[in-house]
Amino acid sequence: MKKYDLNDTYIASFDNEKAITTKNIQVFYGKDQAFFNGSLAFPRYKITALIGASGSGKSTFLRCLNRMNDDVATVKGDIMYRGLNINSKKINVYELRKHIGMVFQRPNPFAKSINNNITFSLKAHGMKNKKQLRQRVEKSLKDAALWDEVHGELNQSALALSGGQKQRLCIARAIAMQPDILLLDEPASALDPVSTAEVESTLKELKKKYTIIIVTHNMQQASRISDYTAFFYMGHVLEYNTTKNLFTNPHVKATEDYISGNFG
Ligand SMILES: Nc1ncnc2c1ncn2[C@@H]1O[C@H](COP(=O)(O)OP(=O)(O)OP(=O)(O)O)[C@@H](O)[C@H]1O
Repeated sequence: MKKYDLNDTYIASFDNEKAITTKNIQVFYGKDQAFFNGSLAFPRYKITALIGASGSGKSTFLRCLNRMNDDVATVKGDIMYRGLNINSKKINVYELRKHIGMVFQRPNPFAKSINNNITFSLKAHGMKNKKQLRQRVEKSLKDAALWDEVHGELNQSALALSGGQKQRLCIARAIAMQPDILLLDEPASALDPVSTAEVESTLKELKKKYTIIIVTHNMQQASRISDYTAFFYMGHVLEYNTTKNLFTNPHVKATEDYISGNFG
């Protein structure tokens, strides 16, 4: 792969209110450092896309934001959320993930009914009232644009849904906890174009209520749905800007080459 100057960076700052901010994030898998310089501020109620070639550290960085790396890596640096450094041993990670939810690449509903996929975590967090649970199921499925398709079959197995429906159910399951921030790691890469379009339009609706940070391999997807984009290269964030500016006027040579298909 062509080598680029890792000091040649362009990190724009924006006036919007920030939902979460990272400073000097470094990630080590054992002795191997996989991530070197993550200092980014994510605007509230916007979609930010993390793009870059395979192995550039997008997922590693994303997983830091709700402490999903705890068991596999050492993460240094600060992650500021609501005035707290959430990259601290004092933080209750179980509680944190209520505020910062995650949806993975492969739709992974539980082998339970559609209804129970959503109520499972709510009950685990102490919600017992049946009416409240029913309302939360309906609201989450509506927000994830799945209600119209499944409201007559809430007791059917989630495993019988199509891939796109399963992924929207996973989104519904994540937002049932009423998080602030939704992290998505290539949520559409295992889906067909129709399901992908459904997930993308769901995300565009969801940003009215949630801050969304999404890893995607697909540059067209980043430019279709995101407001801001960060370009990752070899464990470094080389460029961060509005999606429009990053794609039309990249400041860094590596970004320019990546978005014009010269590597990756
Ligand atoms: N659990 C792990 N243990 C050891 N090394 C890991 C682990 N997860 C990721 N890595 C390494 O960290 C680096 C960054 O990987 P990461 O998955 O974050 O990149 P990515 O940009 O998300 O790639 P992709 O788009 O292929 O998912 C790679 O060198 C990868 O091999």
